[in-house]
Amino acid sequence: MGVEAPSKSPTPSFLDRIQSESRILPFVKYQGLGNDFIMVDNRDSLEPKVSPEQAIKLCDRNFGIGADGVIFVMPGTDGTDYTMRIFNSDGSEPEMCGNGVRCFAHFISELENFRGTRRFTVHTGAGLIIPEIQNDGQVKVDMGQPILAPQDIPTKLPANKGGAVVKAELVVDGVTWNVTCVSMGNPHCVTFGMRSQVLQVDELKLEQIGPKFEYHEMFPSRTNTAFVQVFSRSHLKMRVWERGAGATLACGTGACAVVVAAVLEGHAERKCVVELPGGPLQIEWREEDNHVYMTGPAEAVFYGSVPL
Ligand SMILES: N[C@H](CCC[C@H](N)C(=O)O)C(=O)O
Repeated sequence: MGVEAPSKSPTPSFLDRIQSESRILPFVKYQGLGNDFIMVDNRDSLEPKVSPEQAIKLCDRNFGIGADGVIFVMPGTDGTDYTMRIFNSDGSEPEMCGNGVRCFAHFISELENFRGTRRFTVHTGAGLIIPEIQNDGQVKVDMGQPILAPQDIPTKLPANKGGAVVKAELVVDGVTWNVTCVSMGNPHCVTFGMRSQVLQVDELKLEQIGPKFEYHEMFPSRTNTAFVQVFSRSHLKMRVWERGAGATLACGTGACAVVVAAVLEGHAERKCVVELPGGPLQIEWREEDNHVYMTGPAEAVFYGSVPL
């Protein structure tokens, strides 16, 4: 005797109920050297599908998905292929994200089923950014020109070398640091140490010192801060305390700012490997066009959907 088929249709599962009763946001989690992002397909609108308040919850590593930020792939602006917007894990919106734009390039290729090398024009808060997927899957990004005028960083520190802030003194919690300020569309304070002391970056207590730089009165829009050790004229090691995200494993715009600062302070050549806790980035501040180029990886980690 066969097993009786169920007499009534199965009751809707909890998943069916979630899908029908609330908005479900599909996402892909990506990371670039451990700097990780929730990637959202927002190609149908220039209005982010997630609010800054929702981004804070989604980025929480215990109560949410967990990430350093949320990145939106949006329709192009002024003739670009796409627009990128990003919310930091504290809900603030920065102008640009270097590791994020590498993830952005791979995410687009997935969405559009592109294969092989591919170059995109992306409108961002830092202007036109051009990521290109290489044959080996690494992404090379034209990050544009560094911005050095104090008022454009922005910083209240006065220019002291060729219209830039180079190896200037900044007192943080009673300690005098030497800093160089560079914007890659977003503000960066770069330090190689204090007046007399060379930095051992692995010994820094970032959680203590990072916020004191981030919220320093000399940075009206707050700042990202890079702490750098020079191994050679083409090999730098850095740790970073990011504006709006805290200590991260890597910062792409920060690595670009570090090479610019290292050249301005005379520590390095224009082409360097920048070693971050999450891995290395190849950075070049090209003399011919004054653009900074960054090359590094980006990988999908997992796929999911979340009720909003
Ligand atoms: N926290 C940064 C944005 C992300 C930058 C970083 N993750 C990168 O890879 O460039 C800011 O508020 O300027």
